[in-house]
Parts: sequence; C-alpha cells; structure tokens
Amino acid sequence: MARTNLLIYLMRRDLRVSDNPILHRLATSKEHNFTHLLPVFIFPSKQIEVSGFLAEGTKSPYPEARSQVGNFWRCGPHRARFLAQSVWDVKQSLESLDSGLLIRVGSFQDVLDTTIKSLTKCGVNVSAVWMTEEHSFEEIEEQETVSSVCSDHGVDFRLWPDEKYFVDDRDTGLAHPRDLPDVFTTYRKSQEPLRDQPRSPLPKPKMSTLPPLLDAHAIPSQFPPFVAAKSLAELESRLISPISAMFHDQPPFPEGAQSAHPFTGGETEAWRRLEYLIKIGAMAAYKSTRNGLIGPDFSTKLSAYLSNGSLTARQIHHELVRFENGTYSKYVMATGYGEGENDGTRAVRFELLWRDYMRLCTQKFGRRLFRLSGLRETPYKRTWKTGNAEHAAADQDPSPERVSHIIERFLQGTTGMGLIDASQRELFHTGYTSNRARQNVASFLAKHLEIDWRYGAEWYEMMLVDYDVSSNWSNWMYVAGVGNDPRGEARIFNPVKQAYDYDREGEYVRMWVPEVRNMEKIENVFQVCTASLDDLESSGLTSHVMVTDPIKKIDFSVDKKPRTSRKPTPKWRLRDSQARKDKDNDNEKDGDGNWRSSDTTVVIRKQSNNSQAVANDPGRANDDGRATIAHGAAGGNLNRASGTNRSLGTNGVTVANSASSLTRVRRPSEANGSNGFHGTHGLHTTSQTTIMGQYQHHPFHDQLNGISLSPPGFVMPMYYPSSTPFGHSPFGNSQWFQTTNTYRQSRGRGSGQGYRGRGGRRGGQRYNGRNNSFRRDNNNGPRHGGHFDGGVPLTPANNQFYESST
Ligand SMILES: Cc1cc2nc3c(=O)[nH]c(=O)nc-3n(C[C@H](O)[C@H](O)[C@H](O)COP(=O)(O)OP(=O)(O)OC[C@H]3O[C@@H](n4cnc5c(N)ncnc54)[C@H](O)[C@@H]3O)c2cc1C
Repeated sequence: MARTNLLIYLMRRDLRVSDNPILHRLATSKEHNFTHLLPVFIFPSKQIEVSGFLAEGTKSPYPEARSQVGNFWRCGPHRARFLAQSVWDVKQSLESLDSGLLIRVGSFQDVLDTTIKSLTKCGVNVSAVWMTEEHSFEEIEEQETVSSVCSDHGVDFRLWPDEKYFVDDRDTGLAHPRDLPDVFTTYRKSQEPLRDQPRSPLPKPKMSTLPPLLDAHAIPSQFPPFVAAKSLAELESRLISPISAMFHDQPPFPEGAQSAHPFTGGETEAWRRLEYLIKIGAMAAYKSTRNGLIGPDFSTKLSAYLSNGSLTARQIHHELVRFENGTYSKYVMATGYGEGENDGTRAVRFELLWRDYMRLCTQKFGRRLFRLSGLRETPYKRTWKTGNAEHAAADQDPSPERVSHIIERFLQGTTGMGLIDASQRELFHTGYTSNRARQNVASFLAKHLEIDWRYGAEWYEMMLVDYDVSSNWSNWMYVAGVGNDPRGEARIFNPVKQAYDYDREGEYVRMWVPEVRNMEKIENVFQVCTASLDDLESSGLTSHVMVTDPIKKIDFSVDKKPRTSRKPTPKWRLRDSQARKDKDNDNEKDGDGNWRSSDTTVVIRKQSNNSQAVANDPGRANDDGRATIAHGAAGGNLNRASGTNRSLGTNGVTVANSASSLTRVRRPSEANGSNGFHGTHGLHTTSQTTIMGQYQHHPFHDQLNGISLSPPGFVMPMYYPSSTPFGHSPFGNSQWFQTTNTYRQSRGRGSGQGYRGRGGRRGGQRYNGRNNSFRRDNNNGPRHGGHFDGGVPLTPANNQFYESST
C-alpha cells in the first residue's frame, strides 16, 4: 500500500466523540499531516480479567486481575457490562463518522508493541501515538509504558489534557497540584462563581472530517493467545464469564425491588439521560431530592458516564445553562426554564466540583490514595482490624478469623443493620447505591467496626458501575477519617438514625432485605435483632444469623433528640411544625400574579386562575411544607405550582371550601424521584376537587393516606399526551384511596404498573374505600402489563378496576 502516516489514538476514559479534544483537533486542523487514524481501546489485563478472551485450550500470560487487600476481582460484572456497552457505543459513533475502533485485550505494553510491529510489517508508518492524560498511579504507569514502547519504535508520543472535568486544569489558578487546599470549601470558594468557570464543550466532528481508517487488511489482529470479540454480546460474555463463578450462588433479586440504575453505557445513552433529567425537572429539583434512596431520578445517575468519559462535566454544565437561559426549546416545558440558575442546578455544579476536587487530590497525593493511613501525616489513634492473620496485631480483638467472617457478612449484607444490608445488597444486584447509602456503609466499616477501610474501597471498585479511582478512594478515605474531612475521626454516621432520617417508612430496607418486609415496627426493620420473639417467630427469623449474631447493635430510639438538625427532619419533630404556621403566614402575598415564599407554607386565600405558588426552602419544606388553598373562590385553581418541595409533607396540599382544581402541578419533588404529592396525607381536600396533569413519574407515589378527597373528586393524573414515559406507576406505593372517587389514568403513554405498590400485593396493604373506580384509558396500548398489579384483594368490595383501550 502507499505510504501512510498513521496516528494511533489510545482511548481510555474518554469514550465519546463529542467534546473530545483529540478528535476535535484531527477534524478541524490539517496541520497534523496524518493520513490515517486508528482509534484503539485496550481492556487492560491488570484491571480487568481478560481470560474470557483466551482461545480454547490456552493459558493467560497474565496474573488474575485481583485486588491487593481483599483479593476481589478488580472489575465486577456490572461495570464490565457497562464498560463494554460504552466502548461499543463509541465504536459505532466512530464508524458513523467513517472511522472505527479497534478493541483489544492485554497489557498496554503487549498490545501496543504487537500492533506497531504488525503495522510496520504491512508498510504502515506509525507516526504518533496520542492519548489523554490521567493522574492516578496505574494510569500514569500505563502512560509511561506507552511512552517507552513509542520510543523503542521511534514513534512520537503525546499526552493531551483530559477535558472532562468541570473546571479545566488550566483555569483553576493552581500553579502546582501541591497548592490544592486541604479543605474542599476553601477550594470551592476559590472557584466561585462556579457557573462562570467551565470552558465551552467542543463540537462533535463532522462526517468524514477525521483521517480515514486503515484498509481492513492492514489492521492488526488480536495477539494470541487471545481472540477478539465480534459483537457486543460476545464482548460482554467474554468479560463476564471468568468472574461469574464468584456470583453463582448469589441470592435472588428481591421480588418487587427496583434498580436505581437500570441504564446502559455509552455516549448515546448519557445524552438521553441528561436531556431527560432536564426535561422532567429533576435537575431543578436536585438539591431536595439528592439524598433519596429509591428510584432512578432522585439523583442524576450520570456518574458512570462521567467515569468512562462518555460525558463531560462541562457538557452537563452547558446543557444546564441552555435550560437556565431558556435558549433551547427542547427544555421549554421544564420547570424553571429560562429562569436562571436555581438551587438544583447550582447543587449539581457543586457536586461536579467535588468530583474535580477528588481528582486534584489524586494529583496532589499520588499513591497515598491507597495507603491505610491515607493522607494523614500524624499517626492515627485507631488500630485497624484485619482479616489477614499475617498483618493483624498479636492482640487483635476480634481475631482475624472472626474479622474475616464479619467482612464476609458485611459484603453479603447480612449484618443485621438494615440500612447497611440494604445498600450492600442493592450494590450487589445492581452495581449502584446512593451517595447517602455509600457514606453510611463506609462509616459503618471504618468507624463502627474499625476494620481496614480498604476492604470496602476494593469491594466498591469491583461492584460499582460508576467506579472511578479518585472518587472512590478519596471518598472512602474521607469517610474513614484519614482523608481531607476536617471533622476526620469525629464524623460518625449512626446508621439507625440515618435510616429514620432518610428511609422513614423503611421502604428502602424492606425492598432490598426481604427477610424484614413483614416486620411491623420500623425499629425492627432497621435492626432486626431488636424484634420481640413473637415478631421474629411470625416472620420465621428466630434463627436467622442477623438475629442470632448481629454484627453490631446500636442503642437508638426515636424518642431521643437528634444531635443536630438534619434534613429531612426526623419524624419526631414534625409535631412542632404546625406551631410555625403563624410565622409562615407572613410570607403570604396577594394578587393575581405570583405567590412566592422563601419559607415552607404558601397560604393562598384568594386564589385566582393562572397563579403560581412557589416555595423554595427545601429543608424546612421537608418538615411540613404545604400549599393551602383555604377559601378559594369556586373554580379557583392552584395552577402551575412549581418549585422545590412544593406540596411535600403532612397534608402537602390542602384544598378547602371550594370547588377547586389543581392543574399542571409539575414539581418533581423530594425523595424517591419525581413524585407529586408526597407524604402523609399528601393531598387532602375537603372540597370537590379535580386534579389533573401532573407531569411527574409517580404523581401520587408513596403516600401513607395518599389521596383523600372528601367529598369525592376526580383524579386524572396522566393527562399529558407525551412521548416521554410519564405515567409509570402513578399511584405506586399509595396505601389508601378514599371512597367513591374516580382514579383515572388517561392518555398517558408510559403505561405499566398503573396502580402498583404497597397499595397492593407488595406491602400487604389494600385499596381501602368503597366504590372507587380505578380506570385506565389507554391510547397507546400497554407497553408492559400489570396495570393493576398488586391491586387485590380489594376491601371492602365494590371497587372497580378496568381499562379501556382506544
Ligand atoms: C464511599 C464512597 C465511594 C464512592 N465511590 C465513587 C466512585 O467510585 N465513583 C463515583 O463517581 N462516585 C463515587 N462516590 C461519590 C458519589 O456517591 C457518587 O458520585 C454518586 O452517588 C453517583 O450518583 P449520581 O451520579 O446520581 O450522583 P449525583 O448526586 O447526581 O451527583 C452528580 C455528579 O457529581 C459527582 N459527585 C457527586 N457526589 C460526589 C462525591 N461525593 N465525590 C465525587 N463526585 C461526586 C458525580 O460525578 C455525580 O455523577 C463515592 C462516595 C462514597 C461515600
């Protein structure tokens, strides 16, 4: 073939075609003189087990990819699958740009060396190798290896700055990584206002602007004894098969449990997710929802895309700006469109800066990230316990054998501490668990059990779908008290109190720890060993290891005063909230226009049409936020109630003394994702009321006495004819439906599981009330069945469930 000048682009955690500095340069500049481009992705044998790619009857030249302390696989099945999907997606995107991607397994040294040799043999001049820079220890080793192989072959090597962070490294003002402040807040203040900081993302290369791929015959094959995967399914299966043995006796996925991370990997999916979050208002509501535990939308779930570089932090920022400035019609229906930065979008930026900070710590502290004593210079007063007899202190109590047993129980999620077990099982089954749960899990291992925190960090490395070396190890160190938390050893999460605070009804623990589902008392759900013998007997748990040998008992009851006010405020403080009513009334405003309040209560006495009620105090609104339409004129509406924590809490929205209607209430709210009227008596009316057009996922989700309409009213939650799957589980988990109302799901496309939840089979509750009509008019045909799943038995009788399809 004619002489070529080939550039090899080694992709690692930059698995995207848009906002990609290397592709952008190649597509927009002709100064590079490359005639061809060969993008390559390597599954590195040190970090990912590659023996599934061996040709039959051959042996791997590499040691197993296992961790150092716990001997776990370094990459578990969830992340392996997600990564395979991400790699395959970028391959397809490159192909659509007339390029392609070579997928190889092995060490960087072997793959690059054999590739260059094979190309040279075919007469291809490998001119340069480019890659983006990473700052963690192993990734630096990879870079050094690539540099040395290049130098052996006389090939140019260049590292590009990775531009996937929020504040570009060149703009932080830090002359050197060692100048990074040891406290995050100090760093954050140095970067504010955060909204002004990020650089603009780079556009996706246009069709046929990249240097072409080599002719097929010149493309080197996978070096033996390995073989290349020919399809995504084969890639996934070869990655997962060698490690699946470990998971062969895994407990079954709990019936009715819902993954908070049901997403597939790749740039395409990352963008779908980002746009969806903005459209449904989840970004605007993020500040008040981020401590949720259940469901896909309480937080962004963008972490895994960010970790693989399928999406960049500045791309997220840029989309938020388009939403805030009202410059992108795609987002026009979202609450807060064109109204500037809000609490939610600000909080997302704040978290993205945390991610930057963790990575800058990696630059500053290098290998100390993996040290038991962490970043500390001064000795730690705690002696960490270990399951390794060789490393344990002679007088370690409990013994290394017992610690090994405890670690196993901790990893399996059978400690008897509900929140910890639920999180560990969720992680095991789905590859994800929330930030709130992660903090508790890490604190439990390090602070309560005083066990070498690196067991936990390594387990997370294996299990997390969003594993990121800096975010994982820095967060573990932070919570273990050996990182840069200024409160260090003093910060200890009480997992029982945290469960009361963040899982008030025990729904999360019940979901993932099915053994305790039938426990009536919430304290028994959170610590099963506290249950009475009778209760244990009736649940068949008397001899369960969580009861006979709980790993830790914490003496805590709800009567105790909390040490600090924390949000959401615990139940036992709700009693006080009514007393604040008079004070809160100061926030009333009259008139035809808008009612705005920075406090929790919006009382609308003379409500007229087309008004807005906006309450923006997420913390306090959690207690008892309410919008009260007290004496609205006949036909008065609470229209377009939006804002953070609208209608949340005890009697979230009360409509009294008027024939009122609530329309277009589209506020994704607190906890459990995008819920409409959340809380005890989420919506209570004492007038004839029509409710329609909630633009949320679960408009009446999770209410104790969900919808109480007296006299009977009409609830039509899914009016909006959208292609977005609004309409999923509109009454999920509501327990109580008042008498003789019509609950009608109309024109909602989302379908599925219309009336599912604790109101039905799962929690053993029932649809109460008589003569209710649960009706579903389905224009688009059910996408999945089970609309009335769990809706039996009905007591008392005479409730009707029916569907009509048009
Ligand atoms: C012990 C422990 C281990 C963790 N390990 C990881 C990890 O391996 N990979 C990882 O991405 N995050 C990790 N985190 C941070 C955080 O829990 C996750 O980023 C978050 O839960 C991911 O869900 P999300 O995308 O919905 O986050 P959101 O709440 O939507 O946050 C938006 C983004 O901000 C970033 N972010 C949020 N919180 C943090 C944080 N505390 N530190 C760094 N970045 C943050 C993430 O990129 C996230 O996607 C860990 C936290 C703890 C306490």
